[in-house]
Amino acid sequence: MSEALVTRRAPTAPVTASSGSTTEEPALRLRGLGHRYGSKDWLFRGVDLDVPARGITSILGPNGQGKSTLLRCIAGLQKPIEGTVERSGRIGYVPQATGTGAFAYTVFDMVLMGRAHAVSPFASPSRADRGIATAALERVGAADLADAAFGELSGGQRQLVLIARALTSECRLIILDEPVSALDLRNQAVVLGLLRQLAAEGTGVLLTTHHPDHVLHLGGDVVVMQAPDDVRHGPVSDLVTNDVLTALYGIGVRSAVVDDAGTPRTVLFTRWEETTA
Ligand SMILES: Nc1ncnc2c1ncn2[C@@H]1O[C@H](COP(=O)(O)OP(=O)(O)OP(=O)(O)O)[C@@H](O)[C@H]1O
Repeated sequence: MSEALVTRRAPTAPVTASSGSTTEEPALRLRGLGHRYGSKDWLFRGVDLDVPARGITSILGPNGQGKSTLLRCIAGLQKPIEGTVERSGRIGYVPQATGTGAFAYTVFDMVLMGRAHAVSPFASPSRADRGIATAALERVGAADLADAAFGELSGGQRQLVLIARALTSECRLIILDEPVSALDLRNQAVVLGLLRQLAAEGTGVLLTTHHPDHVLHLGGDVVVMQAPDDVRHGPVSDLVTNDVLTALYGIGVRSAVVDDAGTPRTVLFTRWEETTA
């Protein structure tokens, strides 16, 4: 196995994702990125990271480690205290579906907002814009919700609609904050399948998750946020290991290979009794 790459202020060349093309300009270039809220401790510091415009990059880290903050800095919604974020191409941001925003819209109108970049001020969305929005809703399996009030949806339904809105923007990189956290098992599979499909079609995917098994399934690269000055980046096969996960979450994590109808499949399980400080 190759050595995992470290994103901390690379002394020489910046880290480039291993699974993406190294010649194509990255969709995101973070340099020396650091953030803390007020006088609280740093959440992360000195992060150098290139995210490719193709492939999947997942971010793992315990609760409160700063994953959402990092995504908000990347999306331009939070100004970092230190460092820079260079974006190349449009970014679609899918927040966690837990907030209470301006929910007086229908689902279709929410999704249509993803076309804002393509619609001139004071103009109405075109028939083509509406078609793109309809296709995005169909793609996430939520076409039947088009006329519903967004504010009356369940958390999982909102999550699907917010993903459809990002797809409607036809972004180069889609960034998702815990995209399956409110979804049932089937819809988790729908969204994970969609993310793999998007990556295969050439859209970059960057997401946070609390599911290392999903990261194994998605493949590509992973960013492991262990500590403010220990943010590692490398191939999933190098970093999603029993030892790394056990240290990351402070609980024993083991893997086993099972026979899944003739295909070997690695499954992770937690040793509930094995917690560490
Ligand atoms: N606007 C804010 N002002 C002050 N502190 C904040 C703000 N937003 C987040 N924090 C704090 O920053 C820390 C990191 O939060 P963040 O949501 O980025 O972590 P996370 O890794 O995404 O957590 P989780 O996995 O629980 O969603 C937390 O302690 C949180 O309370």
